[in-house]
Amino acid sequence: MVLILSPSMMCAKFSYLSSEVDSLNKANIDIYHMDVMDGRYVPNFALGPEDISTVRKNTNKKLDVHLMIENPRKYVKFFSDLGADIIYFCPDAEQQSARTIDDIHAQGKKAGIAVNTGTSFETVKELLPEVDYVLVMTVHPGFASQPFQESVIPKLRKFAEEKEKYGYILGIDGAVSRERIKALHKLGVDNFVLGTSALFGKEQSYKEIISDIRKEN
Ligand SMILES: O=C(CO)[C@H](O)[C@H](O)COP(=O)(O)O
Repeated sequence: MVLILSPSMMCAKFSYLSSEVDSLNKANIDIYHMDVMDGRYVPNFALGPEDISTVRKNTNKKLDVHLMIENPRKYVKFFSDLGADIIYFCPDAEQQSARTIDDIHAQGKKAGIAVNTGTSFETVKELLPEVDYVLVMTVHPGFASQPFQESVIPKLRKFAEEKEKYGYILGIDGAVSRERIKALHKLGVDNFVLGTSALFGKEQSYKEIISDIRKEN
């Protein structure tokens, strides 16, 4: 089964962003995960256009933007022009979710939905035939280093069961440790967003960690 490893760049060292990207390129990661927070939809601010451009300039790998912002549809072209390959938005932040997916596809990009801890499988089910990626939040969105929300596991199982039927790539984001990757990859999760729990701020190098995770799975 496919294993996609996506570093959460809000956890990288910002004074050295280009060299962080260089190390992560060499560590053979798959997708750069860029959290965009507006201080309204979530109570925090994170990654802006300059950060996204810096990462884009320093890699040919895929880059996603995870829009934790109000009215995401308004900004599809903006983030598309910055070089995002995949655009995730939160359906509960947008009244026009189906149109937002169409807009993302019209830009030639892959569309993803981020399913927050308080959003049920049933609420977003109708969007599943249209999306390329589903990202289930395993922490409340907004901050790194929070506790894993075990209560999302039954919902995650439902997304895993429907994955083949609709053809989306299933990911999780938040408190993703190496132990959880092992358990949840077996459950059907393809894409793991790696923040402080598995990748950043560790003694081992990025290259060693990524290589170990691939061996362990
Ligand atoms: O989306 C996020 C927060 O909303 C971060 O990507 C994620 O939490 C980072 O990982 P960790 O929890 O392991 O620090």
